Amino acid sequence: ASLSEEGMDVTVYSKSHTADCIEENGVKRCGIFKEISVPAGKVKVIRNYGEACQAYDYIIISAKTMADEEIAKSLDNNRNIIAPEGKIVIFQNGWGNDEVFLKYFDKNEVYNARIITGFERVTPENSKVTVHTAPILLGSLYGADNSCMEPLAAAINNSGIPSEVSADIGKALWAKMLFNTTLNPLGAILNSSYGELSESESACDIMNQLIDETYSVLLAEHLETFWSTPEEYRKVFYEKLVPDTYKHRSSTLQDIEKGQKTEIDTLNGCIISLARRNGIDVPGHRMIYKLIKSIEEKMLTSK
Ligand SMILES: NC(=O)C1=CN([C@@H]2O[C@H](COP(=O)(O)OP(=O)(O)OC[C@H]3O[C@@H](n4cnc5c(N)ncnc54)[C@H](OP(=O)(O)O)[C@@H]3O)[C@@H](O)[C@H]2O)C=CC1
Ligand SMILES: CC(C)(CO)C(=O)C(=O)O
Repeated sequence: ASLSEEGMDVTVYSKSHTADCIEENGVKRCGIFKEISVPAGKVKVIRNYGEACQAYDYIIISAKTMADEEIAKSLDNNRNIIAPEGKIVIFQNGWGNDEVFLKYFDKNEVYNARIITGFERVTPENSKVTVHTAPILLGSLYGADNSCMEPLAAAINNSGIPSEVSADIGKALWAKMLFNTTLNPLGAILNSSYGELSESESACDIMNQLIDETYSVLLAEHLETFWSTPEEYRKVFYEKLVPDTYKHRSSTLQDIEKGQKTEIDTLNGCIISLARRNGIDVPGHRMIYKLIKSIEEKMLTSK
């Protein structure tokens, strides 16, 4: 809705009922920031990649991370839908999502977005913006020219959601990893909003341990975020990030409530893999990961 409102020619790929809803009703954005309603027909819909009759400047990846392998393969098989200078832009939580796309595409073709704005789909074609704490950032993890991201950031920004290009997208993605891996699974396990977690002393002990462990992995991997110590991060976390998103129930909790698999593998699962390859232990992340996996197993076997 945001991009179409700003004059971009937008096509949505969907294999499900979402396609019918968008064709019939157009797309809408409601919630905080301005409300946008794009009439039926303005946003095109395709149900398979072969139906696309143009080449796109941006291919926005906004499915859950579990779909990435299938999407990357399909894009590779349908390269004609990507313009010669076109870019794949990953709008997902997690770290390492680009690796799946880099099996098929060059480093200068794959960009990342960091989003700390919350969206809920009220109906398949209507998204509600629920929380926001920092601009959507766009950039290359590999030092590729970021100027191609300017029109995309400008369109999102002009649609009312702050957005900018960032030369520090790696640091920004790790800031988001710290946020999601600390709050999301614990919120799902305890059925609590971010704010409720911060009010429990015991939950804070667990979150503080997770933050410490993530920092030990960052150090071992020579990766950086915006705060150089766990203490510095905790200050921003408890004083700014959690208050700004106080009532939010994590996407991990929402996935479990919907009876669907979570993105735990590209969140805490990724931290565990990075820790393992550096020979360090992250017992808090391991425990949290296993608890989410147990919940998923129970949920999927009782279906
Ligand atoms: N929601 C949020 O607040 C935020 C989400 N994110 C990240 O954005 C990503 C998407 O999350 P969210 O929008 O909540 O998820 P939703 O489940 O609402 O939407 C995911 C979309 O992916 C589509 N999809 C599923 N499988 C495929 C596939 N194989 N190929 C193409 N499209 C597919 C679905 O299409 P269909 O409708 O046809 O089933 C659906 O529209 C996640 O990585 C999440 O972490 C990041 C920050 C905030
Ligand atoms: C808080 C939010 C919506 C921020 O983007 C998020 O990342 C999540 O729930 O997983």
